[in-house]
Amino acid sequence: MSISVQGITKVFSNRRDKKTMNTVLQDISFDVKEGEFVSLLGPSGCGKTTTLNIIAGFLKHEGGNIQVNGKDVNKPGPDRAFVFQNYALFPWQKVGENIVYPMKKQGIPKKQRQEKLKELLAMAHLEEYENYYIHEISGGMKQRVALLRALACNPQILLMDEPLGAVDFQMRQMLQVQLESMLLGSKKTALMVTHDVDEAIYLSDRVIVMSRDHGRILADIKIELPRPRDRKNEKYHQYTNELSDILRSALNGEVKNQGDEELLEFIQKTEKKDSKKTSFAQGGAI
Ligand SMILES: Nc1ncnc2c1ncn2[C@@H]1O[C@H](COP(=O)(O)OP(=O)(O)OP(=O)(O)O)[C@@H](O)[C@H]1O
Repeated sequence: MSISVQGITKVFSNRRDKKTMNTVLQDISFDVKEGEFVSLLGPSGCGKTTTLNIIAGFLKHEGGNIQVNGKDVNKPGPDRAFVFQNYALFPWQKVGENIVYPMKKQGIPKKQRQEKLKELLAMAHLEEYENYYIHEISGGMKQRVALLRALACNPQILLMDEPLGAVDFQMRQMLQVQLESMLLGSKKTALMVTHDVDEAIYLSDRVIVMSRDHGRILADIKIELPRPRDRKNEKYHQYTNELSDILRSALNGEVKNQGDEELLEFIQKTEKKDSKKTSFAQGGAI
């Protein structure tokens, strides 16, 4: 299923002063083709989550249109599943119960639910944890359970808001590999918000960079690298530099929160790597 975002505008009343209106998104358009994996990147407050929430149907927008497979959508539907950053799992339920919950709500018969559950647990290597409570499993496992729950009803579209944001670096890279194989194997259409530039390059077919100027799209970059991706590939490095440059200008020295700090850290690391390369090429010491 494809997603088409056509000229959407979103105005919020200011959280402190309700009479002041903020136009967060103005006339934003982009498409995600069927089976494509697209990431939304950009500085804090540029409207990434708002865009995702509008596509999910959680938020109403003022102008423009959202279409899924050519049909207007303006409310949540089983075609679009959402993965929240903080997992949004039920702590009073076990892993298996969390995963089957949306299937139960859709009235899928028990036998079918159990079959699907087994299949999903196997896919994420979580078979042994079916009867564990959420507080008994690690952050990386919670993240996988949240993803499995989103996949349980076989949605055609997966909307993910920093799905790997709460896990450490090593676990994150492992989950990126799993996420890639889970999604690409099933040919789902995916749209993900992230602050992790490397994650965006690693997972995406396209990376869209938004700006603080009413969400204006600064860049829409096609990542043309074979899968699974090799971080040592010279072209991978070129995408890293390209995105680093775009994000530096998008941030424009304004670091507002943790997400911006992540972007800044990435930009600085990229700059350091490049200066090492240059000094090496010039015969300088590293
Ligand atoms: N319900 C709301 N009411 C008022 N303002 C809101 C609301 N939701 C979001 N905003 C404002 O809209 C702007 C965009 O928020 P959004 O969360 O979409 O940004 P973001 O790019 O996802 O940021 P971050 O990277 O920090 O998560 C921000 O200025 C935010 O304060």
